[in-house]
Amino acid sequence: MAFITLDHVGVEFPIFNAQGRSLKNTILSFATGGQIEKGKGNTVVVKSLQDISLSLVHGDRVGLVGHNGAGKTTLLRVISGIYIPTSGVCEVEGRCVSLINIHLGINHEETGRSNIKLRAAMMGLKPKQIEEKMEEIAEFCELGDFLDMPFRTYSSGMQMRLAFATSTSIDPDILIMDEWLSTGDENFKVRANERMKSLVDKTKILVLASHSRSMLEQNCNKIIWLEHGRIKAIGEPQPILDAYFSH
Ligand SMILES: Nc1ncnc2c1ncn2[C@@H]1O[C@H](COP(=O)(O)OP(=O)(O)OP(=O)(O)O)[C@@H](O)[C@H]1O
Repeated sequence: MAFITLDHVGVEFPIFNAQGRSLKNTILSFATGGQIEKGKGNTVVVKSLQDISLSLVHGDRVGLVGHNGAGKTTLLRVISGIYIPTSGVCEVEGRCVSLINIHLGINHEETGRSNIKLRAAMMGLKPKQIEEKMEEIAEFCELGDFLDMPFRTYSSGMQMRLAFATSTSIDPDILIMDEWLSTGDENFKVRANERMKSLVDKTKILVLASHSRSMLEQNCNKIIWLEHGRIKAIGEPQPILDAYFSH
């Protein structure tokens, strides 16, 4: 079973060295960002998410849209368990895998092979499961003997191949993404796209933040439009995408 339920969730960040200057920015940068308010004493509070209530179930493919700073990444982080809401309740059932930072767990001094194990362990795989997946991941990376060299000797494209192949080797119930991952040279990009598609097909709930209309149309059956940390609209993709991309 997989579900995500948020009940009046809010996320606030107290800022201790911003003070009055940030308050002026509230008026200046109206189109972007969360809400900035005066906190206790000399602090300023950034309200990244306010009063978010939603319920996602098996089969939901959700696209998050909103201007820069609207709260998309913060919401993905709350669902992934990286941020605890400062108010309200977030309940998530099912194995949740986040592709927000595919380099998490990577150690630059270790070999590629050790890093596959480290990254897979970070994603919650047990040693036996990692062993079972090792050859498939190694094959997908096409790094050959470099797999036994330290990660720091890799080019950035090679580093990406290893992190991508490992991060997409799992079968999650819930998949969290900040933009569609497609990476590497042309040949790898085609294979990466195919791998992403089959991963998305297998997952029970997808939550994808994206600024790309075509990406959202291709992958989502529900859209959440965030504005200044609040839900402005939630529902069928076409009317919401039309409204968002034309306003
Ligand atoms: N660690 C933090 N400390 C203080 N404020 C933060 C922090 N993280 C996010 N914010 C604020 O929360 C608000 C929402 O940020 P978030 O990164 O969730 O936006 P976003 O919709 O993902 O934007 P983008 O499209 O630019 O990636 C912004 O106003 C941002 O300044």
